[in-house]
Amino acid sequence: MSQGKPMILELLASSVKTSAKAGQIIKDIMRQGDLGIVEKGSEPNDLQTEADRSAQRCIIASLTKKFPNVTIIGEEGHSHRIDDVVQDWIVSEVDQSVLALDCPPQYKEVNPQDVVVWVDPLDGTSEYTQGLLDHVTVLIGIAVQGRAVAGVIHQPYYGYKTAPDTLGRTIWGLVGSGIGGIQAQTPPKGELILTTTRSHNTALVVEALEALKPSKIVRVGGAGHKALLVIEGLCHAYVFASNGCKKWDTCGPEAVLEAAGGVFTDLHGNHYSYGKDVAYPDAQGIFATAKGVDHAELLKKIPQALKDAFPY
Ligand SMILES: Nc1ncnc2c1ncn2[C@@H]1O[C@H](COP(=O)(O)O)[C@@H](OP(=O)(O)O)[C@H]1O
Ligand SMILES: [Mg+2]
Ligand SMILES: [Mg+2]
Ligand SMILES: [Mg+2]
Repeated sequence: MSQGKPMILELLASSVKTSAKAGQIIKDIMRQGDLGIVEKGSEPNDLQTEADRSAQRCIIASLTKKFPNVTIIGEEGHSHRIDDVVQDWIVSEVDQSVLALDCPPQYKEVNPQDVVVWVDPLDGTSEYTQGLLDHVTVLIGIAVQGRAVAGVIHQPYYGYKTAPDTLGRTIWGLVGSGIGGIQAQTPPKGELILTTTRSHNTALVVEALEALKPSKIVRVGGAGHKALLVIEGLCHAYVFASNGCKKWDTCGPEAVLEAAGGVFTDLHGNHYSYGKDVAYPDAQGIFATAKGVDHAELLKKIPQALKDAFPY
């Protein structure tokens, strides 16, 4: 570890480099062509591929090796073995621009026991299997005392349609410090562009969107991808009236969006808790707004009866 740097900066700087390695693994597996798809549960479109499994092993092994006292929870199971992971997948590099940040005072002395890292090794698995590759992201969220405070959204296929050899892009955020990798933008005034799921639609999801009377709805895959659309000001809000997302889907996106000046809550306007003992589902839905959007005003347009359906 770098001498004297706050642990949260070390963890974020390692997560940035590790997410990019996970992105390379995801692309290698797609190139090799054998995705090894498994249906995870009874829900439709809940798939796991060799890319989800391998990317998770890379991330968990890399972070466990460097931060053995931090709790790490990944979407694809609980193995934290390092000894059987390909050496090349264990990332030791750190992002220097993150290490050079002026750490917000409240995170300078963080106890590792209070930190939980939430890992979604491949967000947008349905879209990955369908060839909608720019919907795919790698998500790493860092929570301190239950709050999402830092995160990484790596988009391995960003720009691949015009540049097939793209290395993608990596966006990181630290609440109180800002974001890197892109500039946060305010969405256009006089419109209301919403983003939501394309593969996990339900009647309640539609009802919540219609209540907001949007000028446009952008249906794309991945919680990370949708958060990026909001951070970049291409959409005003990410609205998902469903309990389908889990803590690994939202911890990273919440931290990055909030570091970018947006607000990321459930349908009641409350922040999720990301401590190690919480239930995994985001049972109160998602309501996330861009920088410059009045989150509380927009949330008032969702009927109370619909909000009362959550959690279900
Ligand atoms: N009903 C549901 N069941 C299982 N996973 C769901 C879900 N609704 C959303 N998700 C998960 O939440 C993430 C974003 O969903 P969506 O693309 O539909 O907006 C995806 O993560 P993963 O691809 O990492 O599993 C997706 O699988
Ligand atoms: Mg999944
Ligand atoms: Mg996900
Ligand atoms: Mg996933």
